[in-house]
Amino acid sequence: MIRRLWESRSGWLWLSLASFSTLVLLVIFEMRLVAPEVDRYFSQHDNVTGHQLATRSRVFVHDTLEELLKDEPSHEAASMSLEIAYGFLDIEIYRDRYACTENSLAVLESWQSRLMSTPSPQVGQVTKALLPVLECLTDIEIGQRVQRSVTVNEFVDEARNHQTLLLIGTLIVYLLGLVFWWFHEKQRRATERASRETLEWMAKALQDPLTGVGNRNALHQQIAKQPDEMVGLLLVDIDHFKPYNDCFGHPEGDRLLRKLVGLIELSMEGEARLYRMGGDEFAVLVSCRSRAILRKRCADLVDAVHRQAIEHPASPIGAIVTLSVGGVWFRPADMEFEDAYAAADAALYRIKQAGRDGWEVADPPYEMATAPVTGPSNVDL
Ligand SMILES: Nc1nc2c(ncn2[C@@H]2O[C@H](COP(=O)(O)OP(=O)(O)OP(=O)(O)O)[C@@H](O)[C@H]2O)c(=O)[nH]1
Repeated sequence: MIRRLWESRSGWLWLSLASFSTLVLLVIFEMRLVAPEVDRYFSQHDNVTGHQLATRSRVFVHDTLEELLKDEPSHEAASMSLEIAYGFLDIEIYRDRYACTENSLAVLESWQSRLMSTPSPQVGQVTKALLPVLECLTDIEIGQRVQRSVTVNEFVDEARNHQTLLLIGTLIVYLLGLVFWWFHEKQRRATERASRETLEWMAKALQDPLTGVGNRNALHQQIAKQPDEMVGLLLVDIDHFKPYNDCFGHPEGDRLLRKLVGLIELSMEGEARLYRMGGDEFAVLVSCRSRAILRKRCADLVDAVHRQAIEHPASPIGAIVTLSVGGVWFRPADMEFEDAYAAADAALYRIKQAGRDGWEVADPPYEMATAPVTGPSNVDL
């Protein structure tokens, strides 16, 4: 499972997002459901099972006694107070929890009617009858207060436990989210590194390490990318490079190869791509609208190297480094690359045979590299 997650590109990301979403849901759950429940719980307890109803009932029993103690008491008002006191005491919870409730209700009921029917009842008699009711109401008040604090304590404990669990749960989910995110980040970086390395490796596989230009494979790839474009392909070879190496040494030969790359790029005004085909031979690929333009590019290149006058005392054709260039102008979609290459190579061959230090762009029908040498080294533009 872990292995499958590691291999999947976005598995850890989804797990991380799921964790953070769970956190949001927890918060919403707490705010929307648990908090209103708490409010409702306390308000219910205050209104119904609290001590206020017993207190009110006791106030009305007191009112009855006060009324009866007046010089001219109203039996009707006293009876009504008892009726109201009865109403406040007649609560199911009181009946269930306090044994004195039933008796007290019976006393209130009986005196309510006796006050209306008896012309002048003895106040002492009424007081004596109502005293146990008052005691009962006081017991209920105290009992309900105690009950309420017990309930509140229980609730506080419950709430604290709930909060602790919630806190632990939240922390766990949060940490899990972070861990998943960390895995995702690690995986993303590993993937990025692997892709970068692959790209670097691929670039290296297409590059000549000495000069930094592309190699033969890179040339093939580039040709395949522009099948419909008219291009010029030039094969450039240093004349008598072997004696140059022999004269100055291999490292100096390397320097000349690198220098030549810079010179070719400059001469092509940055519009050409360079490839090293091996040894002292380079291929130049340049977009070209006509054969005449390609010819001019060849002439410019050979001249540019002349102008540099790079010392080559061992060259049998002069004291400076010179180039031989063979070219072909073609559209990759119309001509096989191998044929175009062979035509350019044949042109180069002809230049070499004609004494080097020159250029030729092949004209169709193309002759291949093995063809006999024809014409002068520098043809007209
Ligand atoms: N310095 C250096 N020399 C190289 C490198 N690769 C090949 N060479 C040398 O390049 C020389 C190429 O010589 P040849 O192909 O015989 O041609 P050339 O002497 O240039 O004669 P022509 O091309 O006929 O004018 C050989 O002596 C190789 O050793 C390289 O990477 N660095």
